[in-house]
Amino acid sequence: MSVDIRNVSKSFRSTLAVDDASLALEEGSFVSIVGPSGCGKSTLLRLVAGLIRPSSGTIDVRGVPVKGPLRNIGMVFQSPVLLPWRRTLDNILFVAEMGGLKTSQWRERALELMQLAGLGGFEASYPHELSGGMQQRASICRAMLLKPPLILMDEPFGALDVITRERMGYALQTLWDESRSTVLFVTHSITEAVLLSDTVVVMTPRPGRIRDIVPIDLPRPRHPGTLREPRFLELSERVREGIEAQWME
Ligand SMILES: Nc1ncnc2c1ncn2[C@@H]1O[C@H](COP(=O)(O)OP(=O)(O)OP(=O)(O)O)[C@@H](O)[C@H]1O
Repeated sequence: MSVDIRNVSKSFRSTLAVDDASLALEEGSFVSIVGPSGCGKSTLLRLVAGLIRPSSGTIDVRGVPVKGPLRNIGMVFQSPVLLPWRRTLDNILFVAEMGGLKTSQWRERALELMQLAGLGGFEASYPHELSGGMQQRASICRAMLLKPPLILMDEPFGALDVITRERMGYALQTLWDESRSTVLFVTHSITEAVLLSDTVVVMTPRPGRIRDIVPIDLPRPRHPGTLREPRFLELSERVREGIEAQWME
């Protein structure tokens, strides 16, 4: 789903959270937003989801202005928010149930996604029997189950350790490759952003402005060796420069 953010600002009383942001997401692309805490990343995501309205500017999704909460999108948050009393497979199928769909028709896809996410064999486990990383993979499977054309992810790996995070990145890449949904992904990690994305957007601290938009031309699929490629290091450096330049202003 293409997304077109044009001159969007958002104020909360006296706080200007997002200032004149413009950004276009091509259909099927993976776009990350990086920036310091409080720079308005989550606000931008909520604006795109239609959960809040911009103070000025416009957001179009597939050419249609966003006027209220978008249906048919996937969302993944920092904590997995799984229902503790439901088994993992049933947690993933929950979105089909909520959408009034027959879960039996989505079961095979749910099992396939679990397999791709490395969760094969855990279909009948309850969330508390899974590690944090596994729970988050389950919540990503849930967000992808109905093949939503747009998925918004707000620091989905923020609560995980660095090693698990990196592995999660590859799992996400595999899942995304299967669905090719448009993804808007918020992260604090430059490495994660460059590794996963087609485009990295660098935001400034409050008021949140878009400082740099960096196209990532690394071949896919990306793998652990990608992190050692000179081009990866060059691109990470460019993103880092965008962030560090703000400290000197
Ligand atoms: N509902 C709200 N009411 C008032 N102020 C808000 C509200 N939501 C966000 N803000 C303010 O807007 C600014 C941006 O917040 P936002 O959560 O978008 O930042 P962020 O970049 O996602 O931060 P973090 O990385 O810490 O999650 C902050 O100063 C925050 O206090």
